[in-house]
Formats: sequence, C-alpha cells, structure tokens
Amino acid sequence: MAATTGVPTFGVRAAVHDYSGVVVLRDVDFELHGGEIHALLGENGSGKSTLIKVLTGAVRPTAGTLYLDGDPVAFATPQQAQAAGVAVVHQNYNLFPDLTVEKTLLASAASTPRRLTGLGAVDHRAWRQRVEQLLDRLGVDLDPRSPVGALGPAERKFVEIARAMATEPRFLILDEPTASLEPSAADRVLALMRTLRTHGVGLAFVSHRLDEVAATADRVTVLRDGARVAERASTGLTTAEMARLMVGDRPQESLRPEVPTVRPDVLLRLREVRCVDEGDSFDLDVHAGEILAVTGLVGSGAARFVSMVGGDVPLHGRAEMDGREVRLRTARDAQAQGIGFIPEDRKARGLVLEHSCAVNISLASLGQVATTGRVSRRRLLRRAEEFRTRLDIRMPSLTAPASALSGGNQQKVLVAKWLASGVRLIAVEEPTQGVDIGGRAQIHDLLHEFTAGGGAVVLFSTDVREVLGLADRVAVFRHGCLSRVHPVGDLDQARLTALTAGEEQDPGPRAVDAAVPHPATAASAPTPSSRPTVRMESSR
Ligand SMILES: Nc1ncnc2c1ncn2[C@@H]1O[C@H](COP(=O)(O)OP(=O)(O)OP(=O)(O)O)[C@@H](O)[C@H]1O
Repeated sequence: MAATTGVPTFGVRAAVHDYSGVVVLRDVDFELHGGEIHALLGENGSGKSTLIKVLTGAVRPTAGTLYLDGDPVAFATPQQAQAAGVAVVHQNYNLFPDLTVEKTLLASAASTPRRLTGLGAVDHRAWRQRVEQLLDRLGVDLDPRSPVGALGPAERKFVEIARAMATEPRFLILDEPTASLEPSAADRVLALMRTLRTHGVGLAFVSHRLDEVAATADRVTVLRDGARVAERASTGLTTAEMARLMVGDRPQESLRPEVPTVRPDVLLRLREVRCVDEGDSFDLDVHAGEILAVTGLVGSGAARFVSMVGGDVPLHGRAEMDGREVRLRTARDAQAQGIGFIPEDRKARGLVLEHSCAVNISLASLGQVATTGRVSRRRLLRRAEEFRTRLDIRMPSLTAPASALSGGNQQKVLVAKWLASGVRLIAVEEPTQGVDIGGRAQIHDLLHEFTAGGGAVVLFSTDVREVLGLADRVAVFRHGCLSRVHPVGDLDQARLTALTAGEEQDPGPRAVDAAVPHPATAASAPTPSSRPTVRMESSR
C-alpha cells in the first residue's frame, strides 16, 4: 500500500472468489496508483473480469480486503464504488443509440447544475457547457448534441469513457477498451487514456493486444488460473515475455499450413453487390478452401459485406452457391445454403446465454444429435466434450450455462457451434476478439482445418496481424465499395494499413483487368474471362 507516500492508491489484498464453490481467484493482490496505467493480463478464463468485478463492486469477494488510500473499504454495489471514486468502462457498448452525448453523460454525472426555478429541474444550458468542458479536458472532439447511435466505434468508446469520467473518479478500470477497434481508433482510445493519466487518474485496463500493452502500460499484472503470477514494471518487458508469463510453455502462434489449401472451385459467386445504397456495385468470388479476409475502415462497407454473406443483413445483389442461384436475405436463408455467421456481438446474438454450453455447441445442428426426433442427451454431451477438448474451452461443466463462461471461452463455443454444424462457409466478424494468445492459435488452427477440408471463411477483422497471418486473400473496402483484392503474399502490415486508409492508391486501371487473380488460378496465364475474381463496375 502506498498511502504513506501521498500517491492515491486503490487495490485489493488476497482476493479470493468462487462461483458455486469453483475458485476462480486465488489470493490475488492488485494495486493501482494515481497517475499510472496498469495493464491486467491473462489467458481467457484466468480471472481478469472477475477481479474487475471485485474491484468495482459488481461482486463481493469470498475473501480479501479492498483498500483505498490505505483504509479498508467494501463495496456492496457498483454505485458505492463509484461514490468512492472508482469507475468502470465495460467491454461491450452499453449505450442507448437515440440518446445524445450530453444526455448520456447526464445520467451518470456526479452532480448536475439545477435551475433555481422550476422545482430544481436540470439546467440544460449549464449542463451542455459542463459537457463541453469535460470533452475539452479529455481532448475529445464530439458534438454533445449528436445521438450516440450516429457515432463510430472509437467515438462511442470515448462517450463511455467520458461518461465514467463524469462521475469524477480517481481510478478508472477499463475492460478491453480497444477490442473490436481498428488500429487508428484503438490508438485514439489509448491516447485518451494517456491524457487521463496526466490528470492523475489511475487507470487499469485489460487487453489481449500485447503490443499496445507494451506501448501504453507503466506496470503489468499477470493472472494465470486465477492466481497472480507476476507484477512488473513494463519497462523492458517484451511482448514475448508477457505471453510466456500468461501461457507458460504452450505454443503461442498459429502456423500457416505449408501446403496451400486453396482450390480453384468457386463456392460462393457474388454479382452486382452493393454495400451502401449510393455506392458502386462489385463482383466477388469466394473459393472453396480459402480464407478471404475483408477489411476496411469504419464505414468502408467491409463489415457490412460480411454481415450480408452471413445473412445477418439482406444481400443486395445476386448470389450463387455451387453455381446455383440462391437467396441470401436472412440468417435462415444463409444456413439453408450451408453458411454460418459468427457476429461480433456474441453475447447478444451469437449465443443463447441461459442455455448450457453443450446445447450452444449443437445449436445449429440439433438434428445431428437427435435420435428418433428427440435430442439425445448422451450424444449432445459427447459432441460437446469433443469440442471442449479440441478448442480447450474452459467451462465449469458441459451443462453450465454459457453465461458462466469467460468472454474468450464464449467465443470458442460460438466457433464450435458452426464447426459442429457441417456448414461449408463461415462468415465471421472478429473471430478472436477477446480471445487470449493461446486461444487465438487454436481458433486459427481450426479455421485452417475447416478450409483444408474444402470449407471457406469470409473474415472481417480489425487486427491487421490476424488478417495477414490467417488469410489467403485480402479484400480491401473503401467508401462503401470493394476497392481491390490482394493475395496475402503481396501485403505486409504497413502496406495493408496504407491501402485500408486510402494512403496508397491501387495502381492501374480499376476495371476488370485490374483484378488480382486468385492464387489457385494465378499459375496459369488467365484470360480476362477466366479470372472473374474481382470486377470493379466503375471507379470511385
Ligand atoms: N457467473 C459465473 N458463474 C460461474 N462461473 C463463472 C461466472 N463468471 C465467470 N465464471 C468463471 O470464472 C472463470 C474466470 O472468468 P473471467 O470472466 O474472470 O475470466 P477472464 O480472465 O476475464 O477471461 P476473458 O479473457 O475470456 O474475458 C472462468 O473459468 C469462468 O468460466
């Protein structure tokens, strides 16, 4: 405890927590100082979120003592933690899209200006001024009157941070603040955290992106299996060492299979597709055996394209599966064509949280575990056990509800659900968001295995390294439209970032002859008609 030094200090000593007798935190010490950024690292299920819940009053620890400036404290609710100066920003967006920025902040303000007349109603003009001052202090350029739903992901994260800061905390705890943000947006959030540090706020954050931890954190605490295994200054600590502390000796990076698995057969042929009403249309083929990454900045159309392939939003354009015209307007249409969809928002839409892990794994294929029309519990559990082993899913038991799994393990269940279902194409948004380094490798291996067996993956990821490490081809979207498809061998991190941001223009005429042939057909000299991979209908 650093109370005697005058540095504001908040932490917990010897925290223990169990869920129904299963111990998930074991004697954990964690200390946060004012004016520092402290990263909390650990594999999926290592106890990070539980520790955050303990620190912020969402759960009461089974044992252990919270302290603030040297004095013991106890928080029965998050409101009590907030009143004591400890605020939290949760991982998932928790905002009402129709509310304006200023009204969103109003709901959580420590105090609000009141009119002297009108029964002390809120003085909205004075409040707007206060919001403007707050945003100014944070260095955030946001219009207080803008509805939250109209903002991009980084701006929404700013609003969540500003909302927490409206409670005037001395300590701010952020659960994966940059997950799902593309690199430039993540950088802006990290810059905001640094600004808060200069104001003396003590920040703790969880991240699986170790390079941003190395670049941002002053100290790191590492949890493994619910126990603290290290607490170190980050100076001189490499990302490789962080990973080793987290996972021990397990393999950390997925290896691309040496033999290219891409096949020339077109599995899904898309024609005259439009991602936005006023955008240009484009054609794109997805081949059996390939991982096609789709990338672009917010609003580029990339994420929307993957949602269309997955049937999450209606496809505007024509689709053929195995040469047969098909309808792709709903998730049901997609599934009927053998297409699975893994949305980014796995909690709200990917899983049925109150159902067991075993049921969730077989959710898209209950018929396969049924005998004489009834789901066989034995077969359901056997199959769930198979996937639990293959993906190393940490779950209290096969029959525990999916809500009892850590975020990264929920993601693995979602991947298992589609792998188990026998679909031929998986459209996936952010496949390893919130997944630790070991889990990433397992999910990557499974996706490779899936494509090696003739399946195809259409992947949206904001993680440039994941795109380069996983994909066979990369489709770059800009301004709501496909810009160009590149074989992954032509790209490195800098080039892909530049292409995505539009800093590097695609060379040559942007028409059918500018198309990049598919790797599987590139060896033979293609005629224009034999390489229909990408066709730009018109330039932008
Ligand atoms: N409500 C719950 N009921 C039962 N077990 C739970 C519950 N919440 C979490 N757990 C278990 O506690 C352990 C720690 O989970 P926690 O969410 O703290 O991990 P985490 O380190 O935050 O993981 P991730 O990186 O995946 O978010 C996991 O084994 C998880 O299954």
